[in-house]
Amino acid sequence: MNVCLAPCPVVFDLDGTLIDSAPDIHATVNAVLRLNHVAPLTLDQVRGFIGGGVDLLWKRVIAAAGLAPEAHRDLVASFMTRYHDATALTRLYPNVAEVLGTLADRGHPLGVCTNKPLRPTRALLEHFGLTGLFSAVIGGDSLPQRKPDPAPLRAAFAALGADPAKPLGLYVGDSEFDAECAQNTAVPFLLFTRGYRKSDPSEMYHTARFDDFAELPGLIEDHAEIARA
Ligand SMILES: O=C(O)COP(=O)(O)O
Ligand SMILES: [Mg+2]
Repeated sequence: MNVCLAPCPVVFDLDGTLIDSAPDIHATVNAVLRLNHVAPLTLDQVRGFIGGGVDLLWKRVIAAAGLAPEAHRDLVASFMTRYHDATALTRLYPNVAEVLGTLADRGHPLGVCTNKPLRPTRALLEHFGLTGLFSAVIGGDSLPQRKPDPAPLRAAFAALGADPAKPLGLYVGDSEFDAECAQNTAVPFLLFTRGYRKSDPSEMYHTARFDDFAELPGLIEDHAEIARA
């Protein structure tokens, strides 16, 4: 096993990785649809639309609900007024809080790089008492680019003090957007398989995969050297 001498930065995706937020996103989408006298979508449908941020979510909702594409801007605006309060149905995945504490205690600089907008991201981190653990939080509206573009992930590592001329650290995520972003950024990717991916893991770029956060500290130790090499 490789020993992580200088603890490497570790950046996490949020939706479908640290938190199961699909029930809140689903409820918030349906609240907006209800206001517009449109029939609700199922949880499975909405879960399948998560990963690319709010604009893409609503493009997919509009297509599934048979709404006019011109309604996009107003629907997104209506959704955003409710989104930052959408915490009641969201849960941390098992062992997430304990493992983040372990990694922080070991000295890993920790960050979040999500396509979720910054305001609901910060509300959820606060809701779960995680705000103080993360020294860098990049949301879907922090930069003009979103994942899978490498810019947000590069920005997260830069905010953690990573030297852009050297290997940056490790990225942990659940979706095709994350895998492609990690590949575009040339960082090792640890794939959480219980999130919102649609592809078979064998078809996704990843360095290692796990289905329980209890496995993560060991995986990070195993891969620390390639994150630093
Ligand atoms: O809000 C989304 O669509 C995706 O968010 P994520 O990047 O944290 O998975
Ligand atoms: Mg995700």
